[in-house]
Amino acid sequence: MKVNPGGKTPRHISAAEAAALVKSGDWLDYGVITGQPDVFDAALAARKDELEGVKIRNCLSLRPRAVLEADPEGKHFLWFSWHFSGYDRKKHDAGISHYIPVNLGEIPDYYRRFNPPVDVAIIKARPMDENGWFNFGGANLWHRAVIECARTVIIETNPAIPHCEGEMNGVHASEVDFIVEGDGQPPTELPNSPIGDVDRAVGRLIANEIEDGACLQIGIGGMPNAVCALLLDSGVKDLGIHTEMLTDGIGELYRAGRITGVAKRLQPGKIVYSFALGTKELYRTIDRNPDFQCLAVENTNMPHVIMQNDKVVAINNTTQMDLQGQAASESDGHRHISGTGGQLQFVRGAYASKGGKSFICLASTYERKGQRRSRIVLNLTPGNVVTTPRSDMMYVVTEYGIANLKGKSVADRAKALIGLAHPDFREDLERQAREHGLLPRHYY
Ligand SMILES: CC(=O)SCCNC(=O)CCNC(=O)[C@H](O)C(C)(C)COP(=O)(O)OP(=O)(O)OC[C@H]1O[C@@H](n2cnc3c(N)ncnc32)[C@H](O)[C@@H]1OP(=O)(O)O
Ligand SMILES: CCCC(=O)O
Repeated sequence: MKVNPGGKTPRHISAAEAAALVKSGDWLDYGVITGQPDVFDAALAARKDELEGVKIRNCLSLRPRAVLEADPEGKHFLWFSWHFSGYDRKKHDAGISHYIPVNLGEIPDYYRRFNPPVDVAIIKARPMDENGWFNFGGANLWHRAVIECARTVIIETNPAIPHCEGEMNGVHASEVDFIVEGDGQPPTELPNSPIGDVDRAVGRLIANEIEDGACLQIGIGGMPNAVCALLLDSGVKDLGIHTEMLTDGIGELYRAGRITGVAKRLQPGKIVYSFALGTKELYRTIDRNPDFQCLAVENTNMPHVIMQNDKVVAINNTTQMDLQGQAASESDGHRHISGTGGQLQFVRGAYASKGGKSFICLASTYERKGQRRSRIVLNLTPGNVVTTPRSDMMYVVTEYGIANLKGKSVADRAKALIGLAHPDFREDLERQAREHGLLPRHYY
């Protein structure tokens, strides 16, 4: 790593002293995902009655956040998130968490280009090493860009997070103002939901499309991760990984020897990711393992970077798709669910890669109030946000099949998507498509 001297000499302070640096109206950036501070968060929550209008940027809360629990009406703290977890979603339902729409890979540029106020950045990292570096563990993301903008930088140390290799995956002491000792809790684990029949059917269809030497991106959610399990059963080999999120499924493929990265043009032989989120098995696998490179998110998610590998395969999940092929992956009407994340950037990067493919997968139905509904619909739920537009859509996969929408007319798309819907809904969808002129009277 290059040292970027900031001329600072960090001082050890208590969490209460760190929280006392915050003033009403300040903008704070919390470290994100496994970089989220805990003892600082608790100390700041304890000061709530002295503070007003403290704005905190965060992403994918993995544990309850003390500032939100202490302030259920949002009178003291405003919470802004780049991507919602289930916890953030509940706080949004309660009116105290706000989503910032973004393509995740653009976040470092956002800080560097617009230089937003960052009064205090507080990031969890490993204790300082003998060369003065605090390693970010498995969460590089946009931490360095935040530090470049921050007036005050605080590191909350935690020796329990894995030491992860990767260019600039850390901060040097000369850039840090204060060090707070953390609570030593192990990084939060994300349990894997059991793989159901629908996941298996979708996974099998996608796995059939993956050739030896393909370079994979696995998106967030149960279904993309299930594809890894199916790949374990297939004979595919010499896979490469260039992804945003490192999942347990990728860890298993690595341990089974299916990933060699020999065909990659960018960082051949290396598994490239921006954050790791899974079980302790995954955290053990990446700890001090040079095969894994944790990079800033612009180096994983920007389409012009993604396309530099050949045969990129991007696998992402959606919640609803209309008959034009627009995917709404992040909301349920006006209710925000998750975020754009890296979905659109990986769809575009994969298409631009030589021999690349993108897959948007979905179960054909879901349950709501005891009723089974189709995820493939004539019109998106009013208020629903389009994550991947129809012009970008390539392969769509449900448990009923797979269709490549590239080059297809509106009528051909509608026809193909009706074929991927659950049989119980196909007749109705076809009637609606005809009524609204998506399917013409002749030829179809
Ligand atoms: C990480 C990378 O490498 S970058 C690219 C990946 N990122 C993306 O694709 C971003 C968009 N995608 C996503 O956020 C996720 O894949 C999702 C939300 C589509 C699926 O994630 P999962 O964790 O498998 O979703 P899950 O089934 O738990 O549902 C999440 C929520 O959405 C709701 N939901 C799911 N499907 C629907 C639907 N069709 N209609 C309405 N709500 C729905 C669920 O009820 C749940 O909300 P709740 O917790 O309040 O009950
Ligand atoms: C934290 C972001 C996950 C995603 O890209 O969807």
